[in-house]
Amino acid sequence: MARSKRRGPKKGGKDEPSRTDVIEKLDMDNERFKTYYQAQRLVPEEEWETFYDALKQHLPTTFRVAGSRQVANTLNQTIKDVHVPALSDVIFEEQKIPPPVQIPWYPDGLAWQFNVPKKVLRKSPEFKKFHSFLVFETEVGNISRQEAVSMLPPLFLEVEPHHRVMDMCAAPGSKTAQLLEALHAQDSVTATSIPSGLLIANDTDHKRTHLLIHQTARLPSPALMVTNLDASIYPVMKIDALPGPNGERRTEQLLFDRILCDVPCSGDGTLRKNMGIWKSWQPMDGNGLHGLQVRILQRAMKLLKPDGRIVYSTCSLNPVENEAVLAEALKSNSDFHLVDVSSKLPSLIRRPGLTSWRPSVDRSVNTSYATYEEFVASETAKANPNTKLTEGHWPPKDVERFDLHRSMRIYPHLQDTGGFFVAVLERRPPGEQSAKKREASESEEPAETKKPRLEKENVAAGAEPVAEPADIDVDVENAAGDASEAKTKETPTSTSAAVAKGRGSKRAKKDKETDETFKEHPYTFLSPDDPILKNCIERLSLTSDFPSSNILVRNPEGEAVRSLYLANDLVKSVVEHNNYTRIRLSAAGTKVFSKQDMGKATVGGEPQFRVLGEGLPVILPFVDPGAIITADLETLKVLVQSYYPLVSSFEEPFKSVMEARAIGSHVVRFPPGEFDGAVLTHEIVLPIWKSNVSLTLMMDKKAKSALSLRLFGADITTAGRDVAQKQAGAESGSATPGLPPTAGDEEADTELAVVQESDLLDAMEES
Ligand SMILES: C[S@@+](CC[C@H](N)C(=O)[O-])C[C@H]1O[C@@H](n2cnc3c(N)ncnc32)[C@H](O)[C@@H]1O
Repeated sequence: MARSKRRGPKKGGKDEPSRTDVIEKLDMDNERFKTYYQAQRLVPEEEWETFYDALKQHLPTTFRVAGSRQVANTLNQTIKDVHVPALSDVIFEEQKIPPPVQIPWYPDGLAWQFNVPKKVLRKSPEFKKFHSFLVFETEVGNISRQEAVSMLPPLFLEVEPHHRVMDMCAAPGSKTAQLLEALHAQDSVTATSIPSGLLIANDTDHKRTHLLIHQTARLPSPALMVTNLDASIYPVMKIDALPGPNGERRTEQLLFDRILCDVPCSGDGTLRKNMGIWKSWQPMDGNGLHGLQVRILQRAMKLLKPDGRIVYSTCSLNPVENEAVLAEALKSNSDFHLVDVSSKLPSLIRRPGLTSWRPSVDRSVNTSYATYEEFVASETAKANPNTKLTEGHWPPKDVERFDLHRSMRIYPHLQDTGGFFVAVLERRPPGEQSAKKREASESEEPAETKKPRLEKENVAAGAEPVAEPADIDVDVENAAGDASEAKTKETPTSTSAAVAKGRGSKRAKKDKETDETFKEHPYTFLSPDDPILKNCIERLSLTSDFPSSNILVRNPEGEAVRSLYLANDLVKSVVEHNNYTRIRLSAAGTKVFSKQDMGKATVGGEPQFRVLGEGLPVILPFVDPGAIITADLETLKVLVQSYYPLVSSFEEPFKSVMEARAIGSHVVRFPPGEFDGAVLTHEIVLPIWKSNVSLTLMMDKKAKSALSLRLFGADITTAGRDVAQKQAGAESGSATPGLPPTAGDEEADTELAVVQESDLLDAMEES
């Protein structure tokens, strides 16, 4: 993560010529950066200027067509067939503006880039329209605005739907979204699958964890959990194991098939975007983060299955945060190796990882030493020795052993991207492990010949603060055990024997189990006989294979008060066997039903729950096909256009079908078709709510606007018309009289989604 916030120049007035460019260019220089990286020989000498110059260029806007494969391919086709042709002949201020192009290495052409000034996005009608399309589709999760290089780590992780996946430093969640998509590779256009695997997205920053939850809500998944822990001491979690010989319930440690370590870093690979780094860059940031980065990677190694895979990545160019971290972690786990992935994504231009580097021991890059021993020798004589660097900051003597060249460096001048680092690590297959371990321990220096560390490594001034809970100690490390750790026979939620080992007191045991600083509510499973749950199942005609024992609620009483969530079996197992405060569980499963405010209308006095727009794809495979109403595109247009159209205002046969239906939640499918120039190319299925006399399309306002743009070429929703009216009023300088409300709109929600142009532009900025 780039720690420097975007400190770009202040924007000038509306049509002011960009004086800011002058300031930007002058600011884009840093002697320390040059001295340090030239010494590292990042690129051949003759390439330095090209590399350095590329860092000063505006970064193209890149985005990825997200969502399940089928949905993404359909939307991608629209970009290719509709938007690109419309943008192919744009002339702005006498200059030809190039249309978006596909990023060559991204699979299935689902990632795009374009490089046009904001002015063009604001003023060219063609780009303005494209921009609105992007913003609305981003809002509903169909498009992810993400830096091209940041899309790489999940591609190298190769996640499949049955995998148990951990994203150790996940917020704000752009890579988590990609991992989720891979887990959901079997989703169809209308229905979400329930993968047998699991994704735990974790971040130590509580606020950012909630940003992550918000982001992932766009890709509802019963296989997702979010935790808020320090990844370097991530605790052991327990899940159900196969029953014992006498049928007794047993648990085992949850180990992962895939782990992403997209660790906190100094972020100088993002210089093209985060221009504040030009001024602040100094090598001690990277030096200070090295220790945490190593600990996170080592922790991932402990949590990985024997045949699992880890991807380690940073947006930093600094070898101390990259190759040095890999070497240190590989040294301590000799059954791991770096994987040669040179044949994957052949169109991606990359450079091999470095095998030599020279850390700087001061912020001005005045002093560096070729070896740690030289550094120690020079420091021990001093009254105040520098204690900030460890042996691991330097290349190991037997550097060849680690195949560091197999890691990948992505530089800005190679393919007009940001700078990035990615490495793929795997455990050696079990048969190979013992031989390699022997080999490694033979080549390791005997303990007594090792030079002592000067002192416990510190985090350098200015580096990311590392919160270490009081209980970080070897117990946690032991608790992870080996990947081959035996199954333990335990009762649900009992303390892990390994964690408690050596602590002795009940108090210590309790401390390990409960984190009283964690204030969020627990998740509790509802009984399949819960009357509210049964009511939801009956009213929506859910089939008997609906996983009714996997429905969670989130409140201290464990009652169906407001929302019901669906989890898959693995998520259920984790929730059941682990204390939710110890694992700081911030989210589990996906919300599928929500209580509907009925106003004055009631149905037998019972609270009514409705299926949510985002929950419907998860529920749909279980809805009895006979209960699904079919309607055409004309009906959909009426539902999109107004908030509460009267049932009587629809055409037959839909009108009679709806009149015969009970008040409550219903599911409507719209097969492909055409109406009034609009074309629906693939089936969509949406939830509606029937009140006494009117219907409501139960979709978020922004999702409705995105659907409207996609189908009807304009935002015809009440909110969209309102915005258009306001804009027209602003342009003519007078208040424009409002359009007459569509039937039923008198009751419309007053809190309209007013999307201003500036919002559109800002919403495109990556979080
Ligand atoms: C590079 S960013 C992650 C970006 C994210 N993977 C994405 O693609 O959106 C690094 C993240 O690590 C988190 N972090 C920092 N220290 C951590 C720790 N000890 N454990 C877990 N997360 C940590 C930060 O809060 C930050 O969100």
